[in-house]
Amino acid sequence: MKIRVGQGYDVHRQGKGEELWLGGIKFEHTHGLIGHSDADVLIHAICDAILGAANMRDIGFHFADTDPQYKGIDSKILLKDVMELVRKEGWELGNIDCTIVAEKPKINPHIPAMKNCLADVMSVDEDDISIKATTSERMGFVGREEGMAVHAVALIQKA
Ligand SMILES: Nc1ccn([C@@H]2O[C@H](COP(=O)(O)O)[C@@H](O)[C@H]2O)c(=O)n1
Ligand SMILES: C[C@@]1(CO)OP(=O)(O)OP(=O)(O)OC[C@H]1O
Repeated sequence: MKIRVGQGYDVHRQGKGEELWLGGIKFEHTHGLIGHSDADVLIHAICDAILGAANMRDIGFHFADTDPQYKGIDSKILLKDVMELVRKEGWELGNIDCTIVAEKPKINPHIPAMKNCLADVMSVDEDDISIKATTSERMGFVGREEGMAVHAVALIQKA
C-alpha cells in the first residue's frame, strides 16, 4: 500500500455584492469572493492538496485561469475532474482536513452542509472530510475582510 500526503493553499479577494461559494454551498453574505471561476476558495485548496499528494501539479495547471471555458465555472465540476484524474492513476482518498480563514461570516453552522456536498461531489464518505474555521483576529488582509484563505491537507492511497 502506497500512502501520500499533499498540502493545498488558496486565497481569493473579497468584493461587495459578489457571490460567496464555499465548499460547493452558496452563502448569504454582503461580500463574496472574486475569481476567474466561482472563486470557491475551499474547493480550490482541496483540489491542490489532492493533486499535490498525487504529484500531479496544481489546479491552475489543469484548468488555466486564462481559459474562457472556466470563466464563472462551478468549482464542484473542477473537483469532480480532479478526483477522476487521480483515480485514473489508481489513487483513492484517505481523508482531507481543511481550515477556512475568514473574518466573517460564521462558518460553523454551514459545515454539515459543506461536508455533505463535498462528499457527494467526490464520491467519498462524509466522515473522511473535516472542515474547520478560524478568524485572523482582525489582523492582516483576512482581518480587514479583503479576502479569505484556506489551508487543506489530503491523504491518498493506492494498493
Ligand atoms: N469565520 C469563522 C471563524 C471562526 N469560526 C469559529 O469560531 C471559533 C473562534 O474563532 P477564532 O478565530 O477566535 O479562533 C473557531 O474555532 C471556529 O469554530 C467560524 O465558525 N467562522
Ligand atoms: C479555478 C481557476 C479556474 O480557471 O481560476 P480562479 O477562480 O481564478 O481560481 P485560482 O485558485 O486563482 O486559480 C485556479 C484556476 O484553475
